[in-house]
Amino acid sequence: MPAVLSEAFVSPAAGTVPSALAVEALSLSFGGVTALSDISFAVAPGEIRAVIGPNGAGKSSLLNVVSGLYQPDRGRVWLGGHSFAAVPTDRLAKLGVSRTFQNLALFKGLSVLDNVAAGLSHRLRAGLFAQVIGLPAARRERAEGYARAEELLAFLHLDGVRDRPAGTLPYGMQKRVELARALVARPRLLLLDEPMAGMTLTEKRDLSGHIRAARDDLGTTIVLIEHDVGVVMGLSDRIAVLDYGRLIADGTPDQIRNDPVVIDAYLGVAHDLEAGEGI
Ligand SMILES: Nc1ncnc2c1ncn2[C@@H]1O[C@H](COP(=O)(O)OP(=O)(O)OP(=O)(O)O)[C@@H](O)[C@H]1O
Repeated sequence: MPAVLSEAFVSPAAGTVPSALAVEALSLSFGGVTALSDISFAVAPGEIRAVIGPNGAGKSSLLNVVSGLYQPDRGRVWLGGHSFAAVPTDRLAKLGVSRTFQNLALFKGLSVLDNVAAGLSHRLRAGLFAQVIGLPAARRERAEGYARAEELLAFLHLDGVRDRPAGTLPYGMQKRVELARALVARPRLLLLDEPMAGMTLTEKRDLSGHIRAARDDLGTTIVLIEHDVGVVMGLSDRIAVLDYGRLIADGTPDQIRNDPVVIDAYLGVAHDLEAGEGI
C-alpha cells in the first residue's frame, strides 16, 4: 500500500485526516518463523478496531511492533501523522499512545486510586528530587494527577472501590482498573491486548460497555486483540484478520462474518458468532 494512502483517510466531513494508526508493509521474523508478512492497514480516528486470528497468527507481534517492543524487519508504523521504522517506546506517551498487557500488571497492594494515578507517572515534569522533598510544583502536579485519576474512576464506575487494594478486587474489576490506568493520560490511541481473557460473560459485557464509552465519550481510538469472536463482532467497527502472519481480511463485522477465506481459516463452524451479539 503506498504511504500516501495508508497515512491518511479521506473523510467526507473533514477532508483528509491523518489516521490514528496505520501500518505499512510490516514484516517480522524470528529465526525461521514469520510472525508478520507484509501487513498494511489503517485505523480511522475514533474507530474500535479488533485484530483476530488463530493462535500464533501474529496478533501480539503486531501490537508489540506498534508499541515499539519489537522492531520490524521491514515496513513502517504511522502514529498520528508521524512515521517510524521502529516506534520509540519512550515517546509513546507523548505520541498519545497507551497500552495494556495480556496479564494483569497492577500494584496489587496499592489502592485502586494509586494504581490509576500511576498511569500519569511518565508525565511528571517536576524532577524526582522535587517530588521526594515535596516542592510546591511537585505537590501541585501530584494533586492534578490525583484529580484526573478520580475523574477516570468516576467515569469507569470504580469510585466505590477507590481505596481498596487493587489485588482484593474481583478479576473483572481489576481489568477495569487497568483500563482506567491506561486511559488516565487521555491517550488518542489505546492498544488492548486480550482485555477480556479469563472473564465471565457478564464481565465481558461490562468491559465492552466501558471500552465503548471510552471511544464515545473520550474520543479514544481503540485497537484490541480478542479471541472471543462474539465480543469482537458486537464491539468493533472494523476487524483485521491475521493468519500465519498474513492479513487475510479487513472489514466490518458483517463482511468478516461472511468472508469465506476467514471462515475457512478461523471462524469455521465451531465458533458461535451470535454469542456476543449485542454486547
Ligand atoms: N519473542 C519471540 N521469539 C520467537 N518467536 C516469537 C516471538 N514472538 C512471537 N513469536 C512467534 O511468532 C509467531 C506469531 O506469534 P504471536 O504471539 O504474535 O501470535 P498471536 O496471534 O498473538 O498468538 P496467540 O493468540 O497465541 O497469543 C508465532 O509463531 C510465535 O511463536
